[in-house]
Amino acid sequence: MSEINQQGLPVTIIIGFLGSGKTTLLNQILQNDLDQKVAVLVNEFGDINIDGQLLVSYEDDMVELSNGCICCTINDGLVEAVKRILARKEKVDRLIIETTGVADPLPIILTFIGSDFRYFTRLDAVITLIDAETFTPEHFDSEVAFKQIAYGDILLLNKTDLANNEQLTALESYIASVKKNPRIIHTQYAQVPLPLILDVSLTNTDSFQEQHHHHHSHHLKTDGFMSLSFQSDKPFDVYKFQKFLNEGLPLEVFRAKGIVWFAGSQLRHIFQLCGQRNDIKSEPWSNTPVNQLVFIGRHLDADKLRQQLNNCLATSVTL
Ligand SMILES: Nc1nc2c(ncn2[C@@H]2O[C@H](COP(=O)(O)OP(=O)(O)OP(=O)(O)O)[C@@H](O)[C@H]2O)c(=O)[nH]1
Repeated sequence: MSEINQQGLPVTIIIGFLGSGKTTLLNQILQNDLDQKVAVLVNEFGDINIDGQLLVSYEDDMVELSNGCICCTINDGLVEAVKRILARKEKVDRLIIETTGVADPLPIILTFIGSDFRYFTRLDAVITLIDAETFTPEHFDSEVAFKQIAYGDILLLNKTDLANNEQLTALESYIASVKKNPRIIHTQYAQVPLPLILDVSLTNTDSFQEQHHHHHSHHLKTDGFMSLSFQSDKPFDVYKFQKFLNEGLPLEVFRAKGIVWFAGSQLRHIFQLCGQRNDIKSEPWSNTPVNQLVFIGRHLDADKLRQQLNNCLATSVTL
């Protein structure tokens, strides 16, 4: 084992509800932490890895991807991925895990504390992202959203540009009712000085020892989240897609993201939707154009949504 493994590879877990800014934070870290070799583990709820494609990639960094929800269905996948990272010959300075927006943090934390990983890794901190504009406990009505606050060692109250002072104050009081002495940092686009969140040794591992391995999460069933992935090698008609967003998108969709290809456009469009807000950024394609979208929400009518998306595809007339 390398020197770093004997000391314990520092692990940072990034959690937070759908669309709160986890990938944005990960990109901030990858862009700024240039002297270090960072292993990144991204777990997505949908079948297509969108986040992996949106990460700034550095040749030196290692990105492992997995689908499903690490906290319940593929914990073995998480264990295997961590083992692969620990077994690598090259020096790794830290491991950062980005979980899905619907992940229960506890099983992930226990994976590091309650297994042999505790001899080779050191859980440094659990960072929770909170969307200051849309987060209300009632709105999400989600056990997971509550746990994400409760288990966060550092809470980044993100998107403060979209929230007013009353919202921020109300949110802080709610957080204080869930968690004693919370460590809250206000952020925009998850910009935070890295010394405030990395190598901070904030996770109190002793407090988790009793909960050990027998914890089993039913959160997906409880919370009723589901995802729908859509992929097509035909482009969308931009007007049809816009109409779908304005008039056809079911309210049950909380979050959508993806790579979008519009007929007549030479650009790759990055589509992001959080609650009622959506935006599309454009950049050149680096691979063959394709449409890849993931929709996450509650009680979605998958067949209907898929049909709506198929209806947005450009026909030979509009191509
Ligand atoms: N206005 C505003 N937008 C933000 C901020 N932080 C992130 N965003 C945007 O919010 C959207 C979602 O951000 P992500 O970082 O992808 O969120 P996430 O938590 O990784 O999302 P999931 O993995 O789907 O749960 C993107 O369009 C971001 O650009 C912020 O502080 N202000």
